[in-house]
Amino acid sequence: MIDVTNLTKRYGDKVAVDDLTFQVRPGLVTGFLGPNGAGKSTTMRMILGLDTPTSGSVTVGGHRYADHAAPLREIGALLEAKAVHSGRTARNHLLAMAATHGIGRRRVDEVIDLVGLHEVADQRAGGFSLGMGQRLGIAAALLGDPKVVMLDEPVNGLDPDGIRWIRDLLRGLAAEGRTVFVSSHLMSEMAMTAEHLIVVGRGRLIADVSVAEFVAQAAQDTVRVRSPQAATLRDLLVGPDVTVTGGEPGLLEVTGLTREQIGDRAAAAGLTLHELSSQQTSLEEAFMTLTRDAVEYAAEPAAAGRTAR
Ligand SMILES: Nc1ncnc2c1ncn2[C@@H]1O[C@H](COP(=O)(O)OP(=O)(O)OP(=O)(O)O)[C@@H](O)[C@H]1O
Repeated sequence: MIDVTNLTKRYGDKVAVDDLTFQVRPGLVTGFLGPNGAGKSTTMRMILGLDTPTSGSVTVGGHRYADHAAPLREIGALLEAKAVHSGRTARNHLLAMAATHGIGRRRVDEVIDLVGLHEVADQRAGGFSLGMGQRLGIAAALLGDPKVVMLDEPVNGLDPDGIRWIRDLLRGLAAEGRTVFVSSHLMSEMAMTAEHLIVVGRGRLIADVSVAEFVAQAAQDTVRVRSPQAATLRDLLVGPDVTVTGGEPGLLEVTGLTREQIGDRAAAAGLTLHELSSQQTSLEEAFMTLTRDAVEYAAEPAAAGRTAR
């Protein structure tokens, strides 16, 4: 269990993490989602005690990271794919880590098998591909057989096989009853891996929601309606469970009513329709809508002749 309470981190004037409160529970994969610069890495560093909160607190298994007698057994983390000492073999890298933390050789062999590195374990880690380096980082995170596993953007730069492998591994770790917390800026990836989501934007909590709930909301069909009498039609359609938005003149986006219901109401009122079509919102679109106001460097409109970043 990870407990984050009113966590805030400021760097000078910049508020990287803004009064965050959430829990990460054992037995499931929790995705930590947010656009670039949302504060995910900063939060993860504070969970590991690598950064000091400006205010608020965070505990892992009920204690601050620094207060654990054997922190590697409590939480294993991979914060960023960083180069391993290039002269060492993967096995020697893990053996050195294990020795520092009083972990036996057998566990080193176990984690090498677990991450599928047995064939290359005696090769220099400096020559590893991104995917192999990622596996080695995960092996190191799992060395202490930790109750909590935390990975920052583990699938970045991996091929589809590597992504599937990480997804299966994370699910397996959660099924063993561990707490699994994994960050990403890709909603579609998290929807396939996680069961719960913590969504942040500009350092603030935007949503603490199950993936099933998020997907159900996103799957709500929108009906696109074009009419020369859009304003009259809008008044006719709006109601307690119906939302009507309009992006451009003559266009309405309606949720909460079916195409048939809209067509029937328009016909009964003698209103002309030029389009009546169902639009399926993708998960990525739903995520972007949710975080739109929180994107740090939103794209300028194309007309202004600028592109995002
Ligand atoms: N050491 C630092 N000094 C100053 N500002 C920082 C520092 N670390 C992070 N920030 C700022 O805090 C904000 C949050 O950064 P953070 O890296 O935590 O976001 P993130 O969600 O992990 O984004 P990304 O996916 O791009 O890594 C950003 O605006 C970043 O520029």
